[in-house]
Amino acid sequence: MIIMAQNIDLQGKTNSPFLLEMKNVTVVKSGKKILDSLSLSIEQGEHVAIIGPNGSGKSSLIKTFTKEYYPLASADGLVLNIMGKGTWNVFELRKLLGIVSGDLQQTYCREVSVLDVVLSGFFSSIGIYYNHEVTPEMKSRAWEVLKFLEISHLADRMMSELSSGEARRALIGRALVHDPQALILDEPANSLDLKALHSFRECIRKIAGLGKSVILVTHNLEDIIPEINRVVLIKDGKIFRDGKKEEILTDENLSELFSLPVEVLKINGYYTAVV
Ligand SMILES: Nc1ncnc2c1ncn2[C@@H]1O[C@H](COP(=O)(O)OP(=O)(O)OP(=O)(O)O)[C@@H](O)[C@H]1O
Repeated sequence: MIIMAQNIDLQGKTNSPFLLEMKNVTVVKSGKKILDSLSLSIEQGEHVAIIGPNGSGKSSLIKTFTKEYYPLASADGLVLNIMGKGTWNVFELRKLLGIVSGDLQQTYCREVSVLDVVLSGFFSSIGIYYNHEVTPEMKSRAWEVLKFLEISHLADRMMSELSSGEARRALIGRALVHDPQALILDEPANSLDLKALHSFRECIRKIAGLGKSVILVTHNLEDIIPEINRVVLIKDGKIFRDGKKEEILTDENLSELFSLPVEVLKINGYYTAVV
């Protein structure tokens, strides 16, 4: 089944071959450089894993991408283009970038039905309110997404009652409902048990097969689905390594990244790190 947005205006879509172009991006918070002259380009449709230890700057990189954090001007020439454009209405931008993070899941631990969670993606809101005009096209699209994610049976359930895996899927539905150019997953598999992890990965693989970029931010190699073939390692706010998965995920690189001896194993197309 191919999911397509129905007559929904996606302002600002461009034809740039690049999803993201960053050059000389430095972000300072509380007087500390949390991204340090970082340069990174990601093409439309490319699947990338961004890996780094706690505090290395992964989430800050995503927040800069989604215009939550702003970089400093650079003498070497700052570039921060998203889908070919430097200036964005952040609400439009966030609809084109489907974002699923642990922070978002925290905000949804309350009485909102799964259907409303998915519909709220049209309004970039947390739930549906009286001022939101939900059209029949939006409802039909929301049901299409629920079906695609195999969670139609959860439509009337409250988020507060769901397991972590089910809630994560509902949030993916919220991200997908607007037919985004990319799905950005920040630590998506945290707190999932083995079965939930397996079905979550299968779900992301299905989305990767739709031709949308999947950008996965994690410190767990196990989260890297086989469709991701580029890995970016980030350390101390800088790009430490960037390249083909097989060339980047080595004992040497991972040991240096995490500052301890690490052995990388590959099993059935997935990677794991042993310390
Ligand atoms: N708004 C902020 N104010 C102050 N410091 C910040 C802010 N945002 C991030 N930082 C700091 O920047 C550094 C990088 O944080 P970031 O959340 O990007 O790391 P991360 O790689 O995503 O870590 P984790 O894997 O633990 O989520 C950390 O030292 C963090 O404390």
